[in-house]
Amino acid sequence: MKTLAYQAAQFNANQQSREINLLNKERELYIAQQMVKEREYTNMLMFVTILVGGLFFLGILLAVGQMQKRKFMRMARMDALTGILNRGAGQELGEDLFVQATARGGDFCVILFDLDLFKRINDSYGHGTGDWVLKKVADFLKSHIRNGDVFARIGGEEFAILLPYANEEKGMEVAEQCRARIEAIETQHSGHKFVITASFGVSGLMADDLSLDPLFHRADMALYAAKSCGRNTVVRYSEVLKCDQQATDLRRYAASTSIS
Ligand SMILES: Nc1nc2c(ncn2[C@@H]2O[C@H](COP(=O)(O)OP(=O)(O)OP(=O)(O)O)[C@@H](O)[C@H]2O)c(=O)[nH]1
Repeated sequence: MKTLAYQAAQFNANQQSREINLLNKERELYIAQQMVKEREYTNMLMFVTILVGGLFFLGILLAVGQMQKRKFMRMARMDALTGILNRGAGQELGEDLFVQATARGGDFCVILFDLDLFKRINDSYGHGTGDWVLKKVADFLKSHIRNGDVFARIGGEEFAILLPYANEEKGMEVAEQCRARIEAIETQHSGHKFVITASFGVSGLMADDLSLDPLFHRADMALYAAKSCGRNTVVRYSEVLKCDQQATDLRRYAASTSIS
C-alpha cells in the first residue's frame, strides 16, 4: 500500500515537473514570439521611416529642382545688367499681348528709345559709369511702367516700352514722361556729374498691322527722326513724314535696315 502511495506521489511529482517544463517552454516560446513581433515592428517602423524620409527628401529635391528651373528660365528672360526683360523675352511677350489686344479690337503702341551720345559717356567716364547709367535708367523707369505693359532692353543702350490697349496719343504722353524722368536723373552718385538724355520714337497701331513688326519698324524710324532733330526729344511716326526731307531720309534709312 505504501509502495503504491509512493509511486502515485512520484507519478504526480513527475507529472507536475513535466507540466512545469511545458509551461516554461510555452513561456519561452511566448517571449520569443514577442521578441520576433517587436523586431518585426521595429523593422517596419524603420522601413516606414526610411520610406517617408526618402519620399520627403525626393520631394525636396524635386521642389529645389523646380525652383532652380524656374530661376534659370527667369534669368534667361532677363537682361543681366538692368534686370528688365531682354530683347527676345520682350518681343515674345509683346507679340502675345499684341494678339490679345488686337483680337479684342484694342489699340497698341510701341515706344523705342535710345540714350543719347552714350559712347561719349563711356569714353569720358569709363564703361563702369556707362553700366551705372543703363541700370539707373531702367530702375527709374521700371516703377513708372504700368502693370501689363512691357519694358525691355533690346540692344546696348536701346529700350522698348510696349503699351497694349493704348493709342499713339497715350504713347506720346508716356514717352514724354520717361524722357523728362531720364533727364532728371542725378548722376553724382556715379562719381561724375553729367546729364543723361534719350531720344524717343513712338508708333501706334495702324489698320494693316498684323504683327508687332511694322510698329517696331515705324517706331524705329521715328526714333531715327528724333536723333536727327537734335536728340532728347519724342517723335511720333505719324508726324515724321510731314517733312519731305525727313521722309526721304527715313525711306533711305528704312531701306537700309531690317528690324525684326
Ligand atoms: N557701358 C556699356 N556700354 C555699352 C553697353 N552696350 C553698348 N554700349 C556702348 O554704347 C555705345 C553706343 O554708341 P553709339 O551707337 O555710337 O550711340 P551713341 O553714342 O549713343 O550716339 P547716338 O545714339 O547717336 O546718340 C557704344 O560705345 C557701345 O560700346 C553696355 O552694356 N554697357
